[in-house]
Amino acid sequence: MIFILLFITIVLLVFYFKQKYFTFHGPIPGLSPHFLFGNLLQSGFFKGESPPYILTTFKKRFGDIFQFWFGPYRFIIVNNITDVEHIFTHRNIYDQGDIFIDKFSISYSESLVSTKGSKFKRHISLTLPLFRRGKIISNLDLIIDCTDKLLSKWRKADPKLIHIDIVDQCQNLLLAIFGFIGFNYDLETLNDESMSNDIELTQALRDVINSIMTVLCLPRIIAKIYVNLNYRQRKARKVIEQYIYKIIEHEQETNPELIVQRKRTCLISSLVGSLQTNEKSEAMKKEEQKKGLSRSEVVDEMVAFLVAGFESTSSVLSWFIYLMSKHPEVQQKIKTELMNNNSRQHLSLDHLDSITYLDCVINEVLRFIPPATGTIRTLTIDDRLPATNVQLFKGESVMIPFYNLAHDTRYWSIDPEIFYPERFLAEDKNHHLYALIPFGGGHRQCIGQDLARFELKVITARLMQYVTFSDGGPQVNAGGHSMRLAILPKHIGVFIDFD
Ligand code: HEM
Repeated sequence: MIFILLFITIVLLVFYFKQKYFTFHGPIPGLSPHFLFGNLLQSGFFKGESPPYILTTFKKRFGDIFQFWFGPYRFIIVNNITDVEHIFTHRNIYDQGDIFIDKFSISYSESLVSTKGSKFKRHISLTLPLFRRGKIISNLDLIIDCTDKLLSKWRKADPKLIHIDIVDQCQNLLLAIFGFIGFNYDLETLNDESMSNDIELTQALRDVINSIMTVLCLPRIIAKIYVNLNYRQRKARKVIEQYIYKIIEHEQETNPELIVQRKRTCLISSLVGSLQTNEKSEAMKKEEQKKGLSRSEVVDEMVAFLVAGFESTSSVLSWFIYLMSKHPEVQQKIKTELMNNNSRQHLSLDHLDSITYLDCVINEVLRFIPPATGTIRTLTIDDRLPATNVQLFKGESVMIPFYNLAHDTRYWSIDPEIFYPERFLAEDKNHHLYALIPFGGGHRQCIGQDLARFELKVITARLMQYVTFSDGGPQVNAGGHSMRLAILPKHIGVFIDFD
């Protein structure tokens, strides 16, 4: 009897969830979703197709607007640039995607990515001002020193070696830099003189990041069980938190007057300086009246910044190295511009500002393969999109696919499938603002974009002063997409020759 009741309950539940979450309803085109898997099986996601490829294929099939079920989550994918502009410029209608709140809150519920409204304002006011260009350019020498450490490792390696661990090397470099800039702390990810990349913190962060993709595809309850029971995840979180506690301790040992001084220039001073003195009484207040951050908010914010601070930027740097190995003519042009007058001059801010071709190359890398697949906004009220005239409803989520916009022939004069940095000096100089949005748009756009652009320019300029990357052969240097939080080159193998 119990079994029959259980069976009926399960059937009813499946029926209910199928009707509610996995039933196709028009008029927006798309593929009817499978139970639990949505469109992931049909799109080849489980066979390793990358999201940019999948969304391009769907766009070719269904046009400017279509539905896509990312597992149990339904998104309306918006490819028309006028609609995209409308979404990013109407923050009162299109707020942070619910999936970010829902999913990131499983592990790190108190970071700004998973907040909205007044709570978001409280968090962002403590972090955003620290990442404006004016605040970060003082880190020029620090970034050069870290890059020189990597160069010195490469110098010691056998010149005939094909470097197949470029992604790991770039991650260690960007983590070290972010440790100093964001936390005033040496994370020691570059200190190992050997070529080994077996660094505890980098590995733990990779494990956490890998789980984010899994968590995004699973229903919340299953995702929660996965995160809490998975041994590797628990171990990774423990390692990261140990680092975070050491960083906080290190900051608290600093002279309090210095912390006050640095509050307006350094992330860790701003976060630690904002720690609430009486958490219990702050917790009782209404959100609008709260001041500062609780200890768990500071910890979650630090983990989120640690991840955001290295993952995407190191992905762009890896793509840069891969693309340089495939385009020696571009590499030569950067070197010619860089070496004008004096071949090994110290990189100054003025010198960096004067090398504009490198800006075009960085923009082209960001366009050719934007590290993030896209971003998501959830409607707070019903709305109609201006170009496609599609009616959207409160609670629905739209996704803006960065790759599709950056590769849409309607928005680029020179063939967008070609890697061609010169486009930004010629016909595509005045491209539509929303055709190239690797950092997102509107009120939730990336707060680290000035830092990322600055880091990328300094690092690539320094590398180009000393080394040439060349193709390690079709097998090891085959490219392809490896999907984590950012899109990374799957097969990268390059020779590194000192000039
Ligand atoms: C090339 C490097 C980077 C890329 C391509 C990138 C891309 C993005 C994108 C697409 C978003 C979502 C924006 C939106 O929804 O409109 C985002 C958000 C964010 N990024 Fe970055 N990012 C990069 C580097 C960084 C760095 C270095 C930091 C650290 C300071 C950072 C911190 C953040 C934070 C905190 C958010 C969440 C903002 C919010 O929720 O309002 N990012 N990033």
